[in-house]
Amino acid sequence: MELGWLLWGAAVLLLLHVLMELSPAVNFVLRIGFYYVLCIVFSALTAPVCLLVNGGRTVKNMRIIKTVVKTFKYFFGLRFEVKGLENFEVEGPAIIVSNHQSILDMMGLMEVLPDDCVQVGKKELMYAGTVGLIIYLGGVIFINRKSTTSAKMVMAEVAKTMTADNVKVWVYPEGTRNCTGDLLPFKKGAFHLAVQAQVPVIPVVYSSFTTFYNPKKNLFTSGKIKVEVLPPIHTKGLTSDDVTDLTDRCFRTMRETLFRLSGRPSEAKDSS
Ligand SMILES: CCCCCC/C=C\CCCCCCCCCC(=O)SCCNC(=O)CCNC(=O)[C@H](O)C(C)(C)COP(=O)(O)OP(=O)(O)OC[C@H]1O[C@@H](n2cnc3c(N)ncnc32)[C@H](O)[C@@H]1OP(=O)(O)O
Ligand SMILES: CCCCCCCC/C=C\CCCCCCCC(=O)OC[C@@H](O)COP(=O)(O)O
Repeated sequence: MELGWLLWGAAVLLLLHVLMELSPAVNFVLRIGFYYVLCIVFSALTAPVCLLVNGGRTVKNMRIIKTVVKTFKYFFGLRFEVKGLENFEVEGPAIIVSNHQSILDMMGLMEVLPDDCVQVGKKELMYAGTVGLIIYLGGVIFINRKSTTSAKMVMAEVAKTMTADNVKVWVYPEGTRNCTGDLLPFKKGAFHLAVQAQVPVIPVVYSSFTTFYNPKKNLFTSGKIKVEVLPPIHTKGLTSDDVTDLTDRCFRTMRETLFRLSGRPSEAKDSS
């Protein structure tokens, strides 16, 4: 009886392997599907641990979540090469801004995430089943992207509390996923937040995924991601009039870094 099941299991695995070899679409769907399954299952297993250890919604849960998510890269053959972690060592709170290419970014996020750092996320994520629960327990700040007024109110509240609670806030200033190998124009919320709280902005750049991940081409292989934490940009003394300049400066620096890390030096020259 057991041998029968074993043979069936082996046959299914063999079939999947052959299908993956033959069809890039099957390979892509299975690998991305596996990522979803990992996220859903490990969120369900990690949520009770977070509740038992820390009792509820708190940024301290991010340490537990980080430990779990950092193991995911081994399943997909992803390697991260991180530089500049010392740039996170600023005194007190800060706004961290980074490029956002895919849902796979959660692995890259956890690779470098400093302690006591919450992310800003779209409120729809709260309803993503067990993943929503774990994101809620981790203290993620939810914003409604369909209402500028309410998003701005939440961000203004964060500006007040981040100093009191001494937390860093991670924002994806492109506001959505973008896997083109370039940056979308930055939204200004993160920079308003930094100026309102008078805290530094720390840019983090991940090299382009396009060589190993492209949903349009059903591409998802193993790969190496270079990550660079850039020096903090200070905002002491800046006012709301300086937000546009601050945003542009940060955008230019991050775009140049993105092209350098992704081996596209010629385009960096075009980015004026
Ligand atoms: C254990 C296993 C687990 C496995 C799975 C889980 C893994 C990990 C779990 C934890 C990690 C979870 C992390 C989740 C990350 C999720 C990422 C996302 O969801 S990204 C999408 C959401 N984020 C953003 O959108 C952030 C960037 N957006 C902004 O900053 C925007 O500006 C805004 C959202 C604040 C407002 O956007 P919008 O309505 O589009 O309006 P704008 O055009 O941007 O602004 C209009 C004008 O208002 C000005 N403005 C903006 N903010 C402010 C402010 N705070 N104060 C004053 N004024 C503000 C802005 O400058 C515009 O004016 P203008 O004159 O045009 O300059
Ligand atoms: C009861 C409902 C069940 C729903 C189940 C859904 C399960 C989803 C499961 C796994 C997904 C793993 C994703 C990990 C978190 C990813 C965060 C993320 O990258 O969000 C995207 C957001 O930044 C930008 O969104 P858009 O590009 O604007 O869109």
